[in-house]
Amino acid sequence: MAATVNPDLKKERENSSFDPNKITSFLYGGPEIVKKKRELESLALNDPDYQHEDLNFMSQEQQYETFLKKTLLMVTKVRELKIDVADRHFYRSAVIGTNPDPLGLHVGMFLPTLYGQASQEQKDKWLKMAENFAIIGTYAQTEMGHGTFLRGLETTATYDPKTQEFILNTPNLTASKWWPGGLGKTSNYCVLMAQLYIHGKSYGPHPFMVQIRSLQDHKPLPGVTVGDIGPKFGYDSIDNGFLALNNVRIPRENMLMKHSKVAPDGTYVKPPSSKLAYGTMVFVRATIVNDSATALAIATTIAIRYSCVRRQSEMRPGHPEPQVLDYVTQQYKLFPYLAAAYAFWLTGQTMMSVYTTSSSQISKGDISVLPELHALSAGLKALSSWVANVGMEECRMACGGHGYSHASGLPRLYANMTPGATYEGENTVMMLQTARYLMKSYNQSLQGEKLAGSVAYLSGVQPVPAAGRTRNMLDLGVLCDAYRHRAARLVHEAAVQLRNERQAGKDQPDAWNAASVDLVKAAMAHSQYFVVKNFAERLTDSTLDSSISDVLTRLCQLHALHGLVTNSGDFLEDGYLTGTDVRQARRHINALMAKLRPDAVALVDAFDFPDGILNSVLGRYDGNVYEHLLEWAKASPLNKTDVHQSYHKYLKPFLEDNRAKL
Ligand SMILES: CCCCCCC/C=C/C(=O)SCCNC(=O)CCNC(=O)[C@H](O)C(C)(C)COP(=O)(O)OP(=O)(O)OC[C@H]1O[C@@H](n2cnc3c(N)ncnc32)[C@H](O)[C@@H]1OP(=O)(O)O
Ligand SMILES: Cc1cc2nc3c(=O)[nH]c(=O)nc-3n(C[C@H](O)[C@H](O)[C@H](O)COP(=O)(O)OP(=O)(O)OC[C@H]3O[C@@H](n4cnc5c(N)ncnc54)[C@H](O)[C@@H]3O)c2cc1C
Repeated sequence: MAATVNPDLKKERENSSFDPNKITSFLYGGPEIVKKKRELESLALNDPDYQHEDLNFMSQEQQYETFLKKTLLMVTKVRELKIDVADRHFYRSAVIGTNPDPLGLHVGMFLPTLYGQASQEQKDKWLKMAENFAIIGTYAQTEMGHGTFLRGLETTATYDPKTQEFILNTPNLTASKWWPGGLGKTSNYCVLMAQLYIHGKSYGPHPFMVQIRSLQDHKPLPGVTVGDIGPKFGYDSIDNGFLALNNVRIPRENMLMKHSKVAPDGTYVKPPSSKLAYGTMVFVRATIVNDSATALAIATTIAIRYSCVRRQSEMRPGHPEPQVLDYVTQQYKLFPYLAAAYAFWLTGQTMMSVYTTSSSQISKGDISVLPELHALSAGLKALSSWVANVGMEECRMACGGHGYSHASGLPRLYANMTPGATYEGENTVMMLQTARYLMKSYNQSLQGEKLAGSVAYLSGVQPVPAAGRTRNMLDLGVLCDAYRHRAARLVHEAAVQLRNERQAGKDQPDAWNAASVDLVKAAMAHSQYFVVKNFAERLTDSTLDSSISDVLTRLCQLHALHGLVTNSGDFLEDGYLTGTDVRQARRHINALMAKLRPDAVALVDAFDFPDGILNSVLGRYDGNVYEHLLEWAKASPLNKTDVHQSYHKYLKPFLEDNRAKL
């Protein structure tokens, strides 16, 4: 095995224009945090207790078992090592990589739901147990028949004032809970979303704390049917489950009552907004923007490093084969996603800070920020996870044949990250939620109201194109203006279409459906404007080292220009940009890619993923791809013996029979 770094990668690192550590610091929030991150990662990655066979060589059952063992051990070690709550994610991602784990929903949704939906009394009762993993819970909302349409959930929680209990039922097959992570085999509790009924009246979906398995022998409690939903496209290290309930009784106190309440006599106390019950989803949507950035950062790290090691074809007859990253078409496949990884990384940080500020306002009783928070998180979740999906697959294909092997790490990355486009709100549905808010805001602006927050720009909607003039298409101000104009125009166009459909005689739901392609387009444009503007604003940070602000500016320009060229019709349609502008933009993209080429490896190194998290033979830091490809293949179960036992069972008699017939 080669101990040195591949010479091509070594040269790339020597030739870069900046020190990647400076960008790492910028991305993670300072050198101290990076130091902590590296310490924790190294602790986890070098811990022999976490080592196991490659997941790609395991069955679904083995993957679940391995991950259960590993995550339980992790919980114990985090406690022993006294790792700060704020730093735990560094340790955790080194232990599990990008694989989901059976406690993921406990930490990611069950606990946040208790924090956000339980009254103080309920927190006192359950939080200590949940935080210390004395009980394990999940978030059980989606049903076999309904995921998107929450108001259509069929699970019922019927209040019985005589016993002061709720009676829980999944009244038919399609009402069975289906998908919740960790529900199948791991959890003994769940937060159950069910339709609240009191005295025969429905009050809509509410969260309930429900014990589903015995704390003694882990068997399902009476009236509970629970199990795993079987192998999936990915996510095999976690037990997504089903759950059916038949007249299961829980005490009145088990309805999570921070926002709405049911008194012993059945009196219902309304929450300030019924949507407060959806709070955990909004939180997770905000985190999906970060996940999408991570997915793209990992995928581009693998593909860009490999593209420097991989040499193929002859650019000039008789000359050495070039690194495939020198093909401009290869750069055009990868660099826009590298830029997108940076763009979403920074957007994710902003989204989390908007989330934190808004939640603190909400907890003080100011729910006016809820619609903006919902619309922004829904749109950014959808945009980022869609781009990540396409980007991960582009990176895989850019690795040629080896990209198709699990050795590349890309198929597993894709399978584990692609559901971000579906869970926590299917992306089209989320974009339509953003569009709803845009339509409302736009109409308010037409009535002279001043808008605030991410939609403030709609107040100045100018359907009339700006006068034609020559623009510097590299100027970030010009680019932000163009994105703003496009978003405002598409919001206006969608509103006009909606109005026209109404005027043509359609009722509101039909008009909405008829205009929905344009509505999604408007929401997409709004979200893209937010991302571009946010990237540009982060570059105005006066503390940014000039050696890195140059290269980050190029990435920002590339991100904005690539989106502009890809969607050029939107910018050209009303004459806001001219053909000359778009031609100029295309030329700038080529020039930017040439400038970014020497820094490409340093830019992915700056994401600072250790090999243990990348989990990719192609993306290794040392670039020693080929020897490790062979080593990896040799570890495959099929290679445990030179002659596989199936030879004796099937192949031998088959061949012998055929030979005998000659
Ligand atoms: C790190 C953790 C681990 C990660 C792994 C994650 C594993 C995955 C877990 C899950 O997937 S959990 C299940 C997630 N499920 C969903 O996300 C369901 C998606 N559906 C919905 O959110 C809603 O039903 C909907 C589609 C948004 C609502 O549609 P509808 O319009 O029918 O809703 P109403 O309920 O009537 O809404 C009326 C009104 O309220 C607004 N609104 C809706 N949701 C919210 C919200 N969360 N916050 C604030 N406001 C909300 C909606 O836009 C309407 O507004 P108006 O237009 O009337 O003003
Ligand atoms: C890996 C994974 C993990 C999950 N984990 C959990 C979990 O822990 N807990 C949990 O409760 N759930 C979980 N889910 C479920 C998930 O939240 C839902 O699958 C998701 O919300 C989408 O809902 P759906 O399946 O009903 O899709 P559907 O709504 O059936 O979507 C099907 C199609 O219909 C379209 N569509 C639906 N409604 C509309 C509309 N109004 N307008 C236009 N188009 C529409 C969609 O765009 C989509 O193209 C998980 C799912 C996956 C894949």
